[in-house]
Amino acid sequence: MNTLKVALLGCGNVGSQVARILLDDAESLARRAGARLELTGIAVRNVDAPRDVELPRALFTDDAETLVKDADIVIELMGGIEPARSLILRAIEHGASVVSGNKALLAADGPGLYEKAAAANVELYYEAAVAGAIPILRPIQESLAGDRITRVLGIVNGTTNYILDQMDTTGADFADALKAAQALGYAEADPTADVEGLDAAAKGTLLASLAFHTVFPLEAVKCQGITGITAGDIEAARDTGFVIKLLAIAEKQTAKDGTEGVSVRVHPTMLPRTHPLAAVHGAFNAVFVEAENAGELMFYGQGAGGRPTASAVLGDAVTAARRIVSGGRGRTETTGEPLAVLGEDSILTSYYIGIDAADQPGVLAQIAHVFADHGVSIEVMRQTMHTEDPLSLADGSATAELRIVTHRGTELRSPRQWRRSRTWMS
Ligand SMILES: NC(=O)C1=CN([C@@H]2O[C@H](COP(=O)(O)OP(=O)(O)OC[C@H]3O[C@@H](n4cnc5c(N)ncnc54)[C@H](O)[C@@H]3O)[C@@H](O)[C@H]2O)C=CC1
Ligand SMILES: N[C@@H](CC=O)C(=O)O
Ligand code: NA
Repeated sequence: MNTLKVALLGCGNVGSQVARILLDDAESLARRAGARLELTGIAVRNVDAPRDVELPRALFTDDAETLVKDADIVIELMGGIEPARSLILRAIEHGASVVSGNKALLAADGPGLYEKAAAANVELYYEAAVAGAIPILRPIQESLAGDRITRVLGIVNGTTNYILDQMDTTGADFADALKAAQALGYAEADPTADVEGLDAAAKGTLLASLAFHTVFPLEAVKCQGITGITAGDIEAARDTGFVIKLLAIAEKQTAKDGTEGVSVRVHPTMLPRTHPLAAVHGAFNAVFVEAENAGELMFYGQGAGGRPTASAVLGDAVTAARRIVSGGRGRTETTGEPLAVLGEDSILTSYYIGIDAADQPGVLAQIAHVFADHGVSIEVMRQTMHTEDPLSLADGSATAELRIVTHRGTELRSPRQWRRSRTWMS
C-alpha cells in the first residue's frame, strides 16, 4: 500500500483533533483512503506550548515552510489570511493537495486559490469551512450539480447560535455566554468575527458562490451581527412567540430591471417558535437548500467544535488521498455563470425595530410620523414601561420600550429612496 505524507498546519481546537484521529485511526483510514496517511509534522507557533490532546513531541515544528515542501496533502488549520495563504500556495506549487477549514481566507481569495490548484492539477477542499461537521459543500457541488439552486439559508455560526440560545433558555448574559463558547472551542481566535456576523458572511459568500456557480464578493454581503441584541429583545421575542437567530441568506433573484443576480445577507432574525430553525440549539447549525427540482432540503448537525469539525477535515483528506491514488482530478469549482450582485433594494423582508422613548404625550405620534414620512408601514407596535425606578413615573422621566414590526419592504438608505420603495410594501 502507498504512503501519502500529510503535513498539518496548526494544532488548536480543530488541528489537535485531526492529529489525534490521523494517529489513532491510521489503520482504518488507510483502508478507506487506499493509502497510508502518514502525519509527517505539525506546524505551530510554539512547539513547547501545553496542549489538551497528547501528541508526540517529535511531530511539532515551527518551520511550516519546510514541512509543506515535502507533503502530498497539506491540512491548513491555522486560520487567518497570512501566512495561511502563502503556505497553501507553496503547497500547491510543490504538487500537494490542500484541505482547509479557513473560511475567512477562502471567502477573501477563493477563486485565486482554486485557479492555482486547478493549474497544478491538485485538489483544494474545504468542507469544514462551512457549518463544521455538516456535509453541505459536497452535496451542493456534487449531488445537486444537475439541479438549479434558488436559495440557501440557515444558521451557519455555532458561537452566535450558542450565545442566543443561552440568553433565551437560561437567561445568561451575552459576555458569559461568549466566554463559554470560547472555552468550548466554538469561537474564532478573534470572536469579533463571530459576534459581528463576519464569519457567517464568509460562509454565505462560499455557499452563494458554489450554489449559484458564480463569484460572490465578501464585501457585497449585507451583514449585521448580534452585539446589539439585548436581554430585552430576547424577552420581547419570547413573549410574542418568536426566537432570535442569526441567519445567513443567499438568494438568486431577478431585480426590478430584469437582471438575474444574487444577494447574500446575514442578520439576526425573529423566527416563530414553531419554525424548524427555532429548534436548532447550542452550537448546532442547520442549512436549508431550495432547488428547482429537488425542492427543499435541510442539513443539520454540529457546526463548530474541534471533534465535529475534524470529521469534515478527515473526510476531505480521505477524498484527496483517493484522488491521488486513482489519478485524475476530483471536483472542480464551476464559476461559469457570472451573476450580478444584487443589493438592498432587492431584499424584501419585514423589520423589527426596538426604541427606548420618553413616556410622554405625543412621543408615539412623532415616531409614527417618522415611519409614515419614510413610507414604512407598521404591522405591530408594542409598548412596555420601564418601571425599575417608581419615582420616575411620578416625575415624568419614565421611559418606555417600543417594539415595532414593519410590513415587508426593502431597506434603502435615504428618505427619498424609502419613498420610492413605497410600491414594494405589502
Ligand atoms: N473551531 C471551530 O469550531 C472551527 C474552526 N474552523 C476553522 O479552522 C481553523 C482553525 O480553527 P481553530 O482550531 O479553532 O483555531 P485555534 O486558534 O484553536 O488554532 C490555531 C492553531 O494554528 C496555530 N497558528 C496560528 N498562526 C500560526 C502561525 N503563523 N504559524 C504557526 N502556527 C500558527 C496556532 O498555534 C494554533 O495551534 C480556522 O480557520 C477556523 O476558522 C472551521 C470550522 C469550525
Ligand atoms: N467560529 C465558528 C466555527 C465554525 O465555523 C462558529 O462558531 O461557527
Ligand atoms: Na461542513
